[in-house]
Amino acid sequence: MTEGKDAQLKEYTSAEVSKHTLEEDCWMIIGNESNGGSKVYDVSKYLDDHPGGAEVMLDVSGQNADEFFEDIGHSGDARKELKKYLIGTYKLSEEEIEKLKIEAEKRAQQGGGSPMIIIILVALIAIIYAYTQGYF
Ligand code: HEM
Repeated sequence: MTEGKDAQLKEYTSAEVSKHTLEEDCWMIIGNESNGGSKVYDVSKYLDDHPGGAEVMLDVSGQNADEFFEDIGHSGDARKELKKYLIGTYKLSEEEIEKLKIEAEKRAQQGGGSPMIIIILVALIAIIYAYTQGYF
């Protein structure tokens, strides 16, 4: 039962994950909504075995590496291997949640404004067209 297993996993914030950036102590965040959420992995023991090399892994150590991991198009075998290094789930801090909320609100406000501008522009063009065609 994955639910039970996840419930026992420790939760880490990005502040904690970012402390582990060494060859002998290398953590990263991988995962997203489509595959069960962001998880934390201690990949220190895998660096030398990684077919893509240790360097690329170290470059993203202590960070969220999900985009990089997905961009490569890692195989099912790679995903199976990944599971061996799972140490916890990733938890957004209060500040990060607040920041995301503010960004989402900003986007919503901007999104609400732009269609109005388009409507005004279309109306203006229609009036000018009507005028040049002698409707007024
Ligand atoms: C624990 C995490 C990871 C595991 C278990 C893993 C595993 C693998 C495996 C098994 C391959 C061989 C190809 C395949 O089967 O897909 C591979 C290739 C590769 N991986 Fe990873 N990988 C991990 C993380 C990463 C990250 C975070 C990056 C980039 C920042 C990365 C970059 C690459 C690259 C560039 C290749 C070489 C692709 C090629 O030459 O065709 N990997 N990885």
